[in-house]
Amino acid sequence: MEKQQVLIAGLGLIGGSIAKAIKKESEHYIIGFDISESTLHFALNHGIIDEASPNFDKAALKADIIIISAPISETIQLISQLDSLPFTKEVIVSDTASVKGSVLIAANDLTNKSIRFIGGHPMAGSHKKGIEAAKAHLFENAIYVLSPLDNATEENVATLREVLSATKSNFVVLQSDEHDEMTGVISHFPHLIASSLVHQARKWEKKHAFLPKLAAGGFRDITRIASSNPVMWQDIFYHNQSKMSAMLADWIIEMEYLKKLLEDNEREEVITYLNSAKNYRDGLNEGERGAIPAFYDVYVDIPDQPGAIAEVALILANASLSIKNIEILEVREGITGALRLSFYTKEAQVAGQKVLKQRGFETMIQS
Ligand SMILES: NC(=O)c1ccc[n+]([C@@H]2O[C@H](COP(=O)([O-])OP(=O)(O)OC[C@H]3O[C@@H](n4cnc5c(N)ncnc54)[C@H](O)[C@@H]3O)[C@@H](O)[C@H]2O)c1
Ligand SMILES: O=C(O)C(=O)C[C@]1(C(=O)O)C=C[C@@H](O)C=C1
Repeated sequence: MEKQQVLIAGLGLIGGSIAKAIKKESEHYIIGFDISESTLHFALNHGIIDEASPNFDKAALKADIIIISAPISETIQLISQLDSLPFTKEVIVSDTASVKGSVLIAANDLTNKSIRFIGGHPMAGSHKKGIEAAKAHLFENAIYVLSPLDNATEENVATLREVLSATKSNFVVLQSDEHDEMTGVISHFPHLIASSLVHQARKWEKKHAFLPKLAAGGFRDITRIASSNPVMWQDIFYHNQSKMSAMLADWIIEMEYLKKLLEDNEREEVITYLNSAKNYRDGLNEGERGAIPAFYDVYVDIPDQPGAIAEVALILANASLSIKNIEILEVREGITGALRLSFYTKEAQVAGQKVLKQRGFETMIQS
């Protein structure tokens, strides 16, 4: 394929990761735009982009492909801004927003005949934000949803896929409404519940000051995503408001049902309820999760390369550090994205992080 000029507008976690992947895997020329000057400098200085443009319109006019990866409301604004630009050739425009309905409505309103719009959403991410958290391997094996408008031809979709193939994700085409309903159920709504569980724990901490110390594997697993970017998530809830509201109503009915089962001591019914949830969850192919609660954890980011886990294990073994449990997190089917290593002692945890850092691994200990 011919070398494409790709503009990435919004170089945070997602835009930065896409830029890194394209840069690593292809010869395409990447122009970066971001309202944050420091982000633009970082991207240029770290070779994540080939050119930093302080002007969205000028950069857009040079591009063959524009990928907008800003927060959803800003994405909509940037899409509308494209309408008045005097393009001299066809331009493929895509985005990465977590909600597709309002983005595609904005794109559908465009009258500029040069624009071919293909909505996009890579179904992977993290609780971090900003360019410094961007990774070339973030989307490996993840689902990447594409939602082309009628003005985009099959050839346009193929061109975009070719450029995005650097992310090594698996493309699926979905209508915006089905996308927003499915991501509502599987991504947006769980986030709301995770945050509400944290609030519940905080309320009860007033009565039992020791309560947070008891937060072991279960609470930590189910609330990890509550540490994500609140501004981004508010934007997601706002743009998927009607679906979220319907899901909340449904959930309240479900909770009333559970409350009644417990109050009526329906022990068999509760087993049936838990069993059917277990069977469904076990069938999600997420790899077996360790049963041991993890108290002294180190999170390690690793690329999807054969031997990556073995390398981590070997580094620790050479430093005479025993691992109590090793768990693959943020898993897309078949990918090793992040590991949670559990150690027996605080000393081992600190030593483990140090030795892995020395060997170039990005690590984190959650406080
Ligand atoms: N974080 C995730 O897990 C995830 C996953 C998939 C998709 N998304 C979607 O991708 C988009 C970006 O999310 P992110 O996690 O990268 O956020 P982020 O906060 O890490 O990055 C957003 C970037 O956009 C820039 N920006 C803000 N307004 C802008 C504007 N008007 N013009 C140009 N740049 C602007 C910011 O300076 C920042 O660098 C969002 O729409 C989000 O819904 C997020
Ligand atoms: O891994 C995480 O932290 C995420 O929340 C990623 C996640 C998700 O729910 O799976 C969040 C929002 C995006 O739109 C896509 C992916």
